[in-house]
Amino acid sequence: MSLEPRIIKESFASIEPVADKAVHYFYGRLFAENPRLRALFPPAMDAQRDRLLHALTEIVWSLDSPESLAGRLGGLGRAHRKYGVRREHYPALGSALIATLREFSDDWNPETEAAWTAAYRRAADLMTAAAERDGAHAPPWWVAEVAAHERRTHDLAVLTLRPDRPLPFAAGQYVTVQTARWPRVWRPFSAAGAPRPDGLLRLHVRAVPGGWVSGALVRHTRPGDTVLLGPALGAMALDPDSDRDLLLVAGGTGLAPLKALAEQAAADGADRRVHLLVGARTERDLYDLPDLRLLESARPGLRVVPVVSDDPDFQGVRGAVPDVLDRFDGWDGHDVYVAGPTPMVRRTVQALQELGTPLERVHHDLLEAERNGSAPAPF
Ligand SMILES: NC(=O)C1=CN([C@@H]2O[C@H](COP(=O)(O)OP(=O)(O)OC[C@H]3O[C@@H](n4cnc5c(N)ncnc54)[C@H](O)[C@@H]3O)[C@@H](O)[C@H]2O)C=CC1
Repeated sequence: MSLEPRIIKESFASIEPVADKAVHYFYGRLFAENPRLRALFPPAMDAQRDRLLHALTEIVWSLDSPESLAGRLGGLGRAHRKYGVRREHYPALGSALIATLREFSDDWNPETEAAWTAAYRRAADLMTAAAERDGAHAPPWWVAEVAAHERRTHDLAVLTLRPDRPLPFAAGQYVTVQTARWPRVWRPFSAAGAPRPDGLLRLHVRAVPGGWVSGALVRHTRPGDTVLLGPALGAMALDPDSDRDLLLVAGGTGLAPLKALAEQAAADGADRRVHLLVGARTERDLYDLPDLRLLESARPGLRVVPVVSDDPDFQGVRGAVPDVLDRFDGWDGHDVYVAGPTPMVRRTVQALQELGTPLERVHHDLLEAERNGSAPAPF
């Protein structure tokens, strides 16, 4: 049966106003009918519910573009290996999903049910196929030893991790992390550097208020501890066909993937000029500046520009990053990458558009980051 994006989108839209209730119902039903599946999920389900909704929304809205849908579902399938999700779990998830939609959607009828059943089957097939392909050459997760733990500010640490076997990734991608303190809770962190011959991986972690994993990583982790890492995900990589100059715009720990891209551009050896704007609230929040200055001195094409928003005494560029972009020569000939807090990314993209940068040259992870709060999670 062919997919029916219109029917699916209409019925999904009718659920949006009661989405919270629907997601509670879904998990209630799933666990009542399949108590053993509860063990795959974290003890507290709040973040999980949001992620299910984001994932479903994203899938439904990309039904018209089969290629990006297949890529997204393939990524989700791979990411679900670390939760212990297997092919035989999918029918139970599908039946709870259809029952939920039947319960909450307006005008549910046999045609709607058939459209959703076909779409779910297709999605499950794509996810399991990707997971099984991945299983032929990669583990579901990696054990990594904390090789170094540097507290850079009161709430921020840079962790250096040594995976037990090579963990392939591209500069700009993120991995998910689980700590011993919070079993089955995974959170995403971008690799803060290009891949290295020694296989070490760096993460920039800010302990966000109420953040279980980030708090554990910043405050309760020491060298010698181990964490689990999921496979690398994300599509914010350098365009292999471009040799345009680069503008990298970072806010806070959004610096991590952009530092990776700056290193990658240098390693690629192309003669590209790279501007890295490093947004922070205060001078003290420029937590990686010494490392960035070292990188800058080793790479003649790289210029690092700190931009501080909340400190009137700062001696360099002052302001919110999106507001200072017009103080430089034009960016229209550049490939642009942006990472940081969601409002900062949105405003930066808008400011660049107003300055004439074509949108297709502006890359960011916003949808992915919002879905994940972030990592892909079991349904
Ligand atoms: N791949 C990615 O896209 C990554 C994204 N992140 C995200 O980056 C964020 C970093 O957070 P923090 O380090 O706490 O950043 P922060 O709150 O310290 O802010 C950093 C910078 O963003 C600017 N900013 C904040 N809100 C703004 C707004 N509404 N408009 C314009 N500029 C604004 C600040 O002025 C400052 O320059 C997190 O939300 C994290 O999830 C982190 C790593 C990777």
